[in-house]
Amino acid sequence: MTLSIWRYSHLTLALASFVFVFLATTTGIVLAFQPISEQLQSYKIEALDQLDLDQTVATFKRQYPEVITIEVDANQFVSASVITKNGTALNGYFNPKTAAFLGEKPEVSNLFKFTTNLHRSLFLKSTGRFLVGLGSFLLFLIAFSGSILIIKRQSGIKRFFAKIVKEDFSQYWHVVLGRLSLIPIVIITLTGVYLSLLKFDVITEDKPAHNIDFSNNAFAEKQPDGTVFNATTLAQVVSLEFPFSEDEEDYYTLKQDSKELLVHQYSGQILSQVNYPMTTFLSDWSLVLHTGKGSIWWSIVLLIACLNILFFIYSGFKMTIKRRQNAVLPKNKIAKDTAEYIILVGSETGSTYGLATAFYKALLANGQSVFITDLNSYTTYKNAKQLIVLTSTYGEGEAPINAKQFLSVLNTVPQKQQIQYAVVGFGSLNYAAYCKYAQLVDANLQLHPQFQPNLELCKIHNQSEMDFKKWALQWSKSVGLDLDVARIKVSSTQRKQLAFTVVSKTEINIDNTFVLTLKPNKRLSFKSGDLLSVIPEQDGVARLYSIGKIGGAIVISIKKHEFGVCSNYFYNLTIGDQIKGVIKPNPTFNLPKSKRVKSVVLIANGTGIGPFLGMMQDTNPVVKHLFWGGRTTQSLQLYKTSIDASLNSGSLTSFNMALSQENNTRLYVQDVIAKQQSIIAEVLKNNGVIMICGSIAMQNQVLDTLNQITTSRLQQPLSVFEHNNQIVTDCY
Ligand SMILES: Cc1cc2nc3c(=O)[nH]c(=O)nc-3n(C[C@H](O)[C@H](O)[C@H](O)COP(=O)(O)O)c2cc1C
Repeated sequence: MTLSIWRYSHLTLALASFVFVFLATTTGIVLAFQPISEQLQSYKIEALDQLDLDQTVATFKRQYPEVITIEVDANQFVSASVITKNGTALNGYFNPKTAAFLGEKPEVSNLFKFTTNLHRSLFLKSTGRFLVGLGSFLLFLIAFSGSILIIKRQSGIKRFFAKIVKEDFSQYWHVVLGRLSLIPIVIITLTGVYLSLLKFDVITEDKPAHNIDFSNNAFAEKQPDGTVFNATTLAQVVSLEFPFSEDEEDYYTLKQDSKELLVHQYSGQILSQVNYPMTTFLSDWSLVLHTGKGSIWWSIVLLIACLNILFFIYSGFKMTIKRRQNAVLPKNKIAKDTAEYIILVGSETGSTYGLATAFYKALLANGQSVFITDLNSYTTYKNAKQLIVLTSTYGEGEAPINAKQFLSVLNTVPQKQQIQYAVVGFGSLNYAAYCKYAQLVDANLQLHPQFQPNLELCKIHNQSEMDFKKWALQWSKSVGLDLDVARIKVSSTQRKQLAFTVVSKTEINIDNTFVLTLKPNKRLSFKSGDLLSVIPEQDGVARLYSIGKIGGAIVISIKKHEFGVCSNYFYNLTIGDQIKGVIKPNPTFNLPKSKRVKSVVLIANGTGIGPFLGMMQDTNPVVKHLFWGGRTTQSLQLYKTSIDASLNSGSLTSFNMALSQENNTRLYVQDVIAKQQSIIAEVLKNNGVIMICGSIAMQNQVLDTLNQITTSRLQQPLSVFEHNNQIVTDCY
């Protein structure tokens, strides 16, 4: 529950303050350029800390008959107001070493004036100032609730900066940039609030009054050395007001960061000193930190933080809209005690609701009595015959928010009749505890006397609609239904189907495998490792194939299964036939683009070599080592020409093969990898990447072998390289 309260608060605050935050941020972006543009002017005086105030005063007095003020601003520009020998007033920037006039203070541009007014008060005077202050406070609360969400998501404050799994662009960058700009945003918001409180006199700067006693004659004695001006450098000066007249009772007023001194104009003695209250110090710093005045670097940090806030607004709302689209389960048409089919859903952010709803509707369309609810609402179902649990996993293998109570009530709620069940886990292979909660639910149902499984637990990566449809097909057969799985659709943003022409198809080999080459009818940008999604008319279920790219054509290695709908569809194509499909980018399984990656190891078994057929011929200059496992020498024939050509041209550096049904020696790909430990260790040590494509069984064996190699050769478990994204897989 806690997570959703924080998420709800984060969202509510964002919605409530959207207009103010948006205006304050966009104007903040413009205003960040003001200190930058000021700093780029050439009035900056270096080494102010080496210039005595005493000397500066003397230099100015020599040059000008009357000096009114000298000021030093945050940009280290020295300005003064003087009367020249010919009686004209001169105001502007000066060189304190020579008292030479450098130039007039430039007018603040109208753009900055306008933007400052909008930023401070939205042109609504005090009301606007109040609203902006409130907006600033709300933004602070958004940053705070966002930090709590990150802590919860990362399972603890210690893991605040730990790696984030990238599942979704908006979500990933919202968290990554949120962490990086947290401190600047907290500073901007708190200083903004402070400045507003000052404006409304909630915080006051009560400076103590000076108290001078002129009856003390000692002041009149001249003491040119050892005075406060001697001991003060220009770097410590904010402003110096000169005495109004030569009258002995007129004095200098010297303002510094933390105090104000009245100094006798002849003796140089301190007549009075008042230290500023803490509030003055905080006000000065709030202004500097909020505006970036005087520091190009801080101004750039503020600028980046403002740009990030704009991105948070965009990505936050994008995530919300996506969640809202699937946020609710459909209203039940049939009472829980009447329904034969009960669907229980576990979901944290609503993604699973999409497929669950589609499944519910497909069952209704099939004429079945169905009841759908969340796992926490589990209760008795008098007429239930089938229970279907569809649940995601969160945290580190934990239950999603609406399923947290399910396991504790499962054994306390009595079901009168026997019920068959099936569990589908929704998760991500990027997490170590892949679909762990679904596993736990399945294990508990297995132990429950009232429930009998009718299918094994099915795990679904990344809400794959295709895998869910496959499961739905299997499940409907197991319960004797003829479900129209083509109805199970959630993706609202279906990519446009494109046409491809079959340009070649090899003979089928002894493993029932063949290679199909398709040419896109229109120019198309894609890479080896991307996926081709094809929907055969026969069952309307999309299949995904990992593809290689050779000279602009798509190469797919396909195993023909006796009853495989799609593999037979492909097998029955002839040259010149047109097919429709969608290319889905799969950036995590393309050849790495980073210049840091100098070498890759490509590991496949069987038809998993498909994407590598393109990669090994790719002109990308990385060193490529290919390991492939097949059954017999004849299995290799399909790919031999490509492999030999790549080895000859040098685009493939080495090739190692394992044959499992040749010469009575059962050699698998992990066995040849174990013999070539140095290649693996060398590649991983030098930031290289290992890419694995093929069966899940092969992947598991290979990962074990790789773990042994990294542990013995690099003294690190494989998980270290997995976290560095040096191990990428596309297995099925
Ligand atoms: C913070 C976080 C933690 C996650 N932890 C796991 C996990 O431990 N195991 C897993 O298989 N998936 C994990 N996932 C992936 C989700 O289960 C997956 O995205 C799922 O599709 C979400 O469905 P839902 O929106 O219906 O909850 C996690 C996702 C996030 C954002």
